Amino acid sequence: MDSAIKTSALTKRYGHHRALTDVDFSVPEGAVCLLAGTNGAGKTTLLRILINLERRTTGACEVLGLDPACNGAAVRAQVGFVSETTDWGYGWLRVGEMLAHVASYYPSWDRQYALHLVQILDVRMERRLKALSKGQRRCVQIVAALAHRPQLLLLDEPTDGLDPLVRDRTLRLFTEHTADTGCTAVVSTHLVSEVAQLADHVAILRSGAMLHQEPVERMLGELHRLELDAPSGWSAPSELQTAVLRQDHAIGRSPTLLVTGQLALIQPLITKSGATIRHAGRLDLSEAVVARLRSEPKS
Ligand SMILES: Nc1ncnc2c1ncn2[C@@H]1O[C@H](COP(=O)(O)OP(=O)(O)OP(=O)(O)O)[C@@H](O)[C@H]1O
Repeated sequence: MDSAIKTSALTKRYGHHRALTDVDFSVPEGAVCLLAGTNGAGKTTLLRILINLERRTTGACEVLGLDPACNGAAVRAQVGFVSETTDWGYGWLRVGEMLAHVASYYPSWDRQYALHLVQILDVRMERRLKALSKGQRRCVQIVAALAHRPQLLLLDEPTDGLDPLVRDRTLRLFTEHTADTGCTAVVSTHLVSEVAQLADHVAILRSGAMLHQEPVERMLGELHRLELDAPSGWSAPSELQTAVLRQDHAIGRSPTLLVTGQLALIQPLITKSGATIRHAGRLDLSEAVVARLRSEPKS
């Protein structure tokens, strides 16, 4: 098995509304995949289908070699899940009682590691769940997701609600955890820059469709920001239209192009059009995700 997650033609309909349409999503074992996309793109729905908290309408799905629709409990036993919402119910329980309850489901629960996480995230075991703030509840969720050292982590907006200090600690925890355990992880977030150091794969959803999925290095290697020296009135030649994702040409300033493809092929076309490349730079992960989201027509 070389994919920890594999879906094909996965579709989810809520009544007449399609939340996911023919999604082929694949995450190699041991990869950390950023799941990015527009609001309402279907990220939460996809993660919930992977652990059978939602039923797919059609299509196929395999998680750690199992179909979650038939083996929901067996899949969830091997998955650490941080859900977007932090309300678990059971508000009357104390945090320590809740974690003991969660631990009882996982033979692999590592008490020492759980205590370490509790300390790092400053979780107060004696407090009742209903008395916790959103960020404090998020910290309890993170302890519950990591402490059984799952093979797969599914993290849905895992830093939402966390203060800057705890956010920093949490991101370091995720980095250490994935490096130490070699587990596979999918992190859905709008805060792309936060996971830039962590993610080695990226998948981008929009309007329920998978736009792109590829290793981060490949995506960043294909996108370039070009600052040009060009005669006034210059615009990108027609041969370049498919490569140009964006052209900025403020009055009095030289044009800047955002292009996708091999620079060795793009450069001669720019030279032929009468411009020269003054500087070629790479995009960071957030810029690259935005460029990809802008590059395709909306379905
Ligand atoms: N229980 C439901 N009933 C009806 N429609 C739903 C339900 N859950 C989700 N949807 C719809 O499915 C689509 C995908 O929602 P989802 O929460 O998966 O998106 P998302 O990518 O996680 O969004 P965001 O980034 O805004 O959190 C949205 O249009 C949403 O309104």
